[in-house]
Amino acid sequence: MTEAITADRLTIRFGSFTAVNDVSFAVRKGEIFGFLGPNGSGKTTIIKALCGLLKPSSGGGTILGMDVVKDAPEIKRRVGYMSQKFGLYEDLTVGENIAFYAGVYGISGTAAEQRKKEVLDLTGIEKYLDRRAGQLSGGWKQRLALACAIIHSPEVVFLDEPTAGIDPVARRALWDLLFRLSGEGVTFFVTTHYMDEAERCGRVGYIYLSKLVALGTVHELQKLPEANPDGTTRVQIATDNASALLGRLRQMRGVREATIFGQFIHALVEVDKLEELRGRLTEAQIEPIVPSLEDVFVTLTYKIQETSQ
Ligand SMILES: Nc1ncnc2c1ncn2[C@@H]1O[C@H](COP(=O)(O)OP(=O)(O)OP(=O)(O)O)[C@@H](O)[C@H]1O
Repeated sequence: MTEAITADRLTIRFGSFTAVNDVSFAVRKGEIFGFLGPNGSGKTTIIKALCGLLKPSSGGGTILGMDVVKDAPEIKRRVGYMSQKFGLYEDLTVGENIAFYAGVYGISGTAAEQRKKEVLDLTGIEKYLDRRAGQLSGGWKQRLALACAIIHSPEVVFLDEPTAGIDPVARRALWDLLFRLSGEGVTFFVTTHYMDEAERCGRVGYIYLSKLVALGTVHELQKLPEANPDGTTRVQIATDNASALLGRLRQMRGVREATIFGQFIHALVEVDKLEELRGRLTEAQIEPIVPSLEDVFVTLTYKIQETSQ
């Protein structure tokens, strides 16, 4: 069995509201799978169902071959889950938090000491061992939360927006850690709103309005026909003042989307209007580009909104 996580037509309803609608996917062992989608699209609810914390209304899933409903108690023991709220005890020290989670997973004595040392080494948090969790910075709290989530050496780890609100250096440190663990065979399911993080993942799923609307490698998603509508081309526009040009550009015929990326504008333009655009923007350099992941998701979202109107 090479699949660590599967969802099979997973559907979760809260009363008459469908939070997760017929979602299917599979994550291979050792993969880092990125999961994206707007707020409220159903990401956390899927994680909870896969961790055995929430019973699906229909459909189901597996973790390491175990059924998420029938084997929920075993799954809870075997997976690591770092929720958005981290689940740390702010009044306890770093060492006490780790010891507490070791106890929760039934690890004691020399095994607990050994494992504690390993996660301290791995996360580099040993220097704060005696500091209360509540007094750590966001980046260190997040590393402590990860240490607690993996204290029982889980083969599958769910991380729900693990890097929200932390600085780029701390984010990179966390990703280095994930790559290291994935190299050792640990499977990660990571939700994020950061496109650069999604691009680090082996494969990415995009959920919108409770449905999985795209799934694949970044390269595959960039080539999706839905993200590259017939008769359009994606261009990068270099100009001295991108902000000033953006408003004008959005009014021009044949420009379907335009947004600023650093010093450039990315635009989705109708092919037969491209020459006209070049003629009107003589001061700008216009070059064809492949869509960024953000371009892909924005275009997909617009398309779904259009077709559901
Ligand atoms: N226990 C619950 N009862 C009722 N509705 C719920 C419950 N849990 C979640 N929801 C709703 O289900 C939807 C999906 O929520 P979920 O937390 O899974 O979204 P998300 O994609 O993780 O969002 P975010 O990016 O903001 O974390 C939301 O509309 C939420 O309000």
